[in-house]
Amino acid sequence: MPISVNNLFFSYGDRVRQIAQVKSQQIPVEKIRGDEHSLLPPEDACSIRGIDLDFNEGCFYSILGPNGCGKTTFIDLLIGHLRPASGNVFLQGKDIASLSRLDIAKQVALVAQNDTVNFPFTVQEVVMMGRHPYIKRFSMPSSKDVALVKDVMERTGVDRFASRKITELSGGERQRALFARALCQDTPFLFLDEAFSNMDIHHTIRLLDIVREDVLEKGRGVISVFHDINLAAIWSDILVFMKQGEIVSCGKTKDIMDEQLIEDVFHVKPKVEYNSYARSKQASFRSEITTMGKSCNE
Ligand SMILES: Nc1ncnc2c1ncn2[C@@H]1O[C@H](COP(=O)(O)OP(=O)(O)OP(=O)(O)O)[C@@H](O)[C@H]1O
Repeated sequence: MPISVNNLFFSYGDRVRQIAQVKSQQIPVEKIRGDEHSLLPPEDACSIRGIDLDFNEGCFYSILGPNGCGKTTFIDLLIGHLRPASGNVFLQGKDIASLSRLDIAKQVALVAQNDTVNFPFTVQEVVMMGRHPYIKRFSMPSSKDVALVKDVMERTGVDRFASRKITELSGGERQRALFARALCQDTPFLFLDEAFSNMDIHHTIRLLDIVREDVLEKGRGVISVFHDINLAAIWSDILVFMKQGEIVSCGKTKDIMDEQLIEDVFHVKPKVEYNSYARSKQASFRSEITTMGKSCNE
């Protein structure tokens, strides 16, 4: 069953306005906004505007778009962290607003960009937390939980630092441990919000391949926010381009990725070509800063 999004609207302006009005006993918004230290985002701050989309299991979706266009907000709405102003998100046929956090945790796992664990748990303990939705209170993990954690730690390579404290790892190592925790949740859908931002290219490719394998073998649906268009093009089935809170294009890389679209969305001038090594279309960029018409590499 897909995640279905119907006519979704959300605005941080509305959200903060509601809170501010309650706190300040209905003081008109204009007065609140008049203060230069206002809590309100500017009038043109991005909102999610009328998104309709289905995310299916067994498919890898990449969400691309400029800073502040609403990618993380969209993900937060999809996983129930934020409530839409109007419209609905249906998770496996049920309105996400009607589901408990535990129900949602059995359906979706998230690796977020700046996730942290502040308590000095060991990496193994953190990865085991992925099994919490399935372990009854005051019970021990089952042999299935232990086997799954072991398997995921080996696949992701975090078994090498299983007994180290999460607070003492580098940014990339910590991100890999949190990735392993999300995989252990073993959910039909996995959300990645710039989950590779701290990782070197070796570990990025290794984890993308693991995710891709799970899409093909377990039928998992993956929805990933990327800034790297080329990585997204190689590993995803469907690219979703966003701009100012709206979806401007959605489809297979080979069908939709072209120079005009990237220029419209990001205001850069790429060259887009099929790359036989990458087995995908890829975008190349260049610096316009030259000396006597030559770049620093010529
Ligand atoms: N907690 C918040 N309160 C008020 N406004 C917010 C909040 N979080 C985000 N925004 C605003 O909402 C808009 C969308 O933010 P969001 O984080 O969804 O963008 P994004 O596309 O994920 O950006 P990036 O690529 O920079 O991570 C931005 O204008 C941002 O300033």
